[in-house]
Amino acid sequence: MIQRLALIGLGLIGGSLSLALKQRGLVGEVVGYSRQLQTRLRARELGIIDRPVDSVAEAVAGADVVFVATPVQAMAGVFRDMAEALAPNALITDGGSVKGAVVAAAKAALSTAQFAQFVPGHPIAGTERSGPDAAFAELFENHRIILTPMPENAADQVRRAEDLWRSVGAQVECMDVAHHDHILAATSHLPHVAAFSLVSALSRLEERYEVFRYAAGGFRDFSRIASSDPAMWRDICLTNRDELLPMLDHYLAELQQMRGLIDHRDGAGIEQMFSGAKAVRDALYRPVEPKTSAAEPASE
Ligand SMILES: NC(=O)C1=CN([C@@H]2O[C@H](COP(=O)(O)OP(=O)(O)OC[C@H]3O[C@@H](n4cnc5c(N)ncnc54)[C@H](O)[C@@H]3O)[C@@H](O)[C@H]2O)C=CC1
Ligand SMILES: O=C(O)C(=O)Cc1ccc(O)cc1
Repeated sequence: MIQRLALIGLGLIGGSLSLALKQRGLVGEVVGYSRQLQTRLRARELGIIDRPVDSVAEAVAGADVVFVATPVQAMAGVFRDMAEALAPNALITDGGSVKGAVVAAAKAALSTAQFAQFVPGHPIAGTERSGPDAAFAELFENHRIILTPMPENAADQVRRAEDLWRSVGAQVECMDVAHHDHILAATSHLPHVAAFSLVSALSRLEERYEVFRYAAGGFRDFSRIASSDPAMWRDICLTNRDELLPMLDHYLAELQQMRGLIDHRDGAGIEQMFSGAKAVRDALYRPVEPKTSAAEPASE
């Protein structure tokens, strides 16, 4: 049971964690700070926080758990602002999509003892929506949450962070910080860059109105994440630049190869590349088989 949760950043991720804890009766009071007063008031209206406050320091004072859920580049300032007011045994954790930059920011801003209280985390759950109105209590259920514990962390702080996420239905996995940023560059950051770039490219075509008018479900599926928050994704691209650039080059090489196959009318080559990708995609997301009883074999 958390006595007082300090929530810094009251959008989709922070708001959803608070709603999930509240729904289960696992938190006493939620004190919230977000940059804009309007967001703080809206978060209270939605039941995400009990008490809006005017600063990070006010929010963390007396809190036993501090959760930072701002865009990644805002976190350095948040850590600096909390340093004076943190309780000595508070668990500090975050939900940032990039971990190396966040760990470096925490190390620079916090004392050695405070840095040991910080267990970095990243929920692999989200949507393209943002702000407090996008938050919902079920967001983390049956989703992975990656923790990237550091050698400085005491085992019981890591256990508290694991328990926090398990208590809202998430599956916790631990990973090294650098490995996290490498893998997430591929599975999350590159696809978002690809989606934003595709929509941007099409929007520059002279015939864009017709192009979007006749877009089918495939375009809708592929482009959904281009509705994500631009500032959040700017921060992710800049803070994970070193991992993202090689992934982007790898993808560009694949696109170039595909361009060459089409240019050379290499049907076999095109089909081979598509078949390989289809096999991987099918294996990853197997459709659910319809249930049939032994007495009633499925009709052909
Ligand atoms: N959106 C998603 O699907 C996911 C996002 N994340 C990460 O979680 C974090 C939060 O993302 P969302 O909740 O989606 O964003 P959001 O835009 O919904 O919420 C962010 C909140 O932070 C506030 N904020 C911005 N700068 C601030 C500052 N300097 N001080 C205090 N508050 C500030 C904003 O006003 C807003 O209330 C980000 O680091 C993001 O990378 C992680 C997993 C999924
Ligand atoms: O909307 C989607 O499908 C996402 O991929 C959400 C998301 C965004 C950022 C993350 O760090 C993790 C998950």
